[in-house]
Amino acid sequence: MTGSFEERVAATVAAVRPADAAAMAAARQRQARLTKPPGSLGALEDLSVRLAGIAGVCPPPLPEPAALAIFAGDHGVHAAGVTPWPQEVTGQMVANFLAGGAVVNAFARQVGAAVTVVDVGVAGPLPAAPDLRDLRVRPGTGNLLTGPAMSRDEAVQALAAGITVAGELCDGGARILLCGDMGIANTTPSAALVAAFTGTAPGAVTGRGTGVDDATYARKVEVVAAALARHRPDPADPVGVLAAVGGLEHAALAGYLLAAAARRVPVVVDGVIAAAAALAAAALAPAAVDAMVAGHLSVEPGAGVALAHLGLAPVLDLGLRLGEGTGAVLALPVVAAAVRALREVATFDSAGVTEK
Ligand SMILES: Cc1cc2ncn([C@H]3O[C@H](COP(=O)(O)O)[C@@H](O)[C@H]3O)c2cc1C
Ligand SMILES: O=C(O)c1cccnc1
Repeated sequence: MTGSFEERVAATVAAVRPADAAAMAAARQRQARLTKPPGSLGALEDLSVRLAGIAGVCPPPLPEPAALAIFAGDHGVHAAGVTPWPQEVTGQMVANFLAGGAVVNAFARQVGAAVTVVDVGVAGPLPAAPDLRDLRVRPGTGNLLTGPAMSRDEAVQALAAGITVAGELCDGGARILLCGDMGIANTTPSAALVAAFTGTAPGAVTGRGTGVDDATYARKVEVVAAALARHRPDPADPVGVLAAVGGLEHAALAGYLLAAAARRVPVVVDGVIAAAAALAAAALAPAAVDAMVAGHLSVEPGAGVALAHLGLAPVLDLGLRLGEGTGAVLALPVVAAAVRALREVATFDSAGVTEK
């Protein structure tokens, strides 16, 4: 690893290129020649075209093997009473991920995705574990209600942590990356990020997270509104927005998304935390969106606002509101099937099937 964190982020941003138009045109043409009525694969056809654009070749490679990184961090805004769950659940769930006992572990086994857990900012001590990637920037953010969540340098360091992890997974052979998060209270900074990057009112992007009651929900909206009023985050300064109202896992996820795009590897976005990070990544490098696949539409309202802003259509809509990468992992077989259609289905000419 060479260069400062800042240089590594700048180099990654500079390496992001838009989707390849020729490969996309070839994929569209090929979809029209496959032995099926044109358009009959609906959204899978668009997905296959996008994947050809990311890879720069038609047909694109199979997205195998798949690797999920779960970025974990804690949040100073927990002190404002925005979630009923104690902060130590973040670290306890990290241990659960490492033991293979969380929902996302079960789903990852179903689809054959490897799971990596990354500590970018858990507040308490974690047991040393060979499978835990320790890239902790600081033990939790500051309370965004009373000051910045972190310094600009810390945001850049967290971005670089995400870049490092994406690079390691791709160098290890991953052909598709999946996003995951763990951080009690993190739907609050997610709402603040979505509001800041899209200019949407706090009430329209704040949700009930783990399932907060009416009083907590009202406080959450007030916290998001007060944070925006205090910091006045400028969407033209994405690092400043992340530092003021984001989280360490959000910044790391943004770096991870940028690095996937820079390497022309597709990356599946999960729920509202990853979608908020995707807004930051897109603000740093607009073409990074071309490498992103929206795995699902989270119940959390900020997720839909963020995906609409990015122009991404979610693959699944299952009423999920968990995070961890569960929605990204579940979307993987659909993404792979879209690629298989382009790679494996016969054309009218090759199969000798008569056209209408
Ligand atoms: C046991 C448990 C497992 C989780 N897995 C993901 N989350 C999700 O819920 C948290 C965000 O919701 P809020 O902002 O309301 O705290 C994050 O940790 C997110 O990953 C979980 C939450 C809990 C309690
Ligand atoms: O959208 C998500 O991923 C989400 C929603 C609620 C709680 N945690 C995560």
